[in-house]
Amino acid sequence: MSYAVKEMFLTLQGEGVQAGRRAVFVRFAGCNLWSGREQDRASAVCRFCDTDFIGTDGLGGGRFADAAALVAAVEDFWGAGRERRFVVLTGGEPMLQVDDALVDALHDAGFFVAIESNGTLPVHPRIDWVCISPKAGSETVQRRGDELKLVWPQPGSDLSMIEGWAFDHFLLQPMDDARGQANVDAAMALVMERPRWRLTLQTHKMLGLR
Ligand SMILES: C[S@@+](CC[C@H](N)C(=O)[O-])C[C@H]1O[C@@H](n2cnc3c(N)ncnc32)[C@H](O)[C@@H]1O
Ligand SMILES: Nc1nc2[nH]cc(C(=O)O)c2c(=O)[nH]1
Ligand code: SF4
Ligand SMILES: [Mg+2]
Repeated sequence: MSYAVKEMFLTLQGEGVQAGRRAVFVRFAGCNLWSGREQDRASAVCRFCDTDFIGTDGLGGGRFADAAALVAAVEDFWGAGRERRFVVLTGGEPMLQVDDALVDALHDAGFFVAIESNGTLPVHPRIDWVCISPKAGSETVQRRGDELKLVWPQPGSDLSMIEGWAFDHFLLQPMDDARGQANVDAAMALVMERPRWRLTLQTHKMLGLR
C-alpha cells in the first residue's frame, strides 16, 4: 500500500507520558472526524483540531510508494545511531493508513512505535505505545492502551465511562483555543476533583518546537 504523509520531522514528543523524548513524527494526511477545511469545521464531529493535515505538501511529506520507502525516510530523520529509536504516528488519523507492513518495517529498523489516535478505529495490535484521545460525538472503539489523553473541556464527554476503560494513564490536555488559561484552570480543577487524572501540557508549543 502507498501512504499519504502531510509532514515528517524530528523533534521532542511534546505531550503525554512520553513527553521529552527525541522522536520522529509522521503526520499522515486525512481524518475521519473532520475534512480539515475551515469551512467544514463548525459541522465536523471534531471541531477544535490544532493541525493542518490536508495533502502531502508539508516539510518531509509526500506520497510513499511502500513501507520500505516510508521507513527509509523515518530513518533519515532519526539520523545515525540505533539507540532508543522512537517514532510517533499521528495525523490526521493514522489508523486510516497504518498497516502490518509499516509496523513490521519500523520494528525491523529498530523503532519503538507510538501512535496518537482518536480511537474510532481499532489500533494496530503490534504498536508499542497507544495514546487514544476520544472525541465527544464519536464512538471510541479502542478502549484499551497505554494512555488516554482527553482534551479538556469537552462537553459531552462521559468521564465515568472513560474511567472504566483499560488504560494505564488518564491525562487531561487543556484545549488550545481562544479561551486559553481558562481551559488550563478547568483541567487543573478536574484533576483536583478526580485524582485518577493528571495534567499534560503541549510543551512543544511553549518551547517553540514543531
Ligand atoms: C492532531 S491529533 C492527531 C491524532 C488523532 N487524530 C487524535 O485526534 O488523537 C493529535 C493530538 O492533538 C490533540 N489536539 C488536537 N487539537 C487540540 C487542541 N486544540 N488543543 C489541545 N489538544 C489538541 C488531539 O486530541 C490528539 O491528542
Ligand atoms: N512536538 C510535538 N509533540 C506532539 N505530540 C503529539 C503531537 C501531535 O500532533 O500528534 C505532537 C506534535 O505535533 N508535536
Ligand atoms: S480527530 Fe484528531 S486529527 Fe482529526 S480533527 Fe480531531 S484532533 Fe484533528
Ligand atoms: Mg500536534
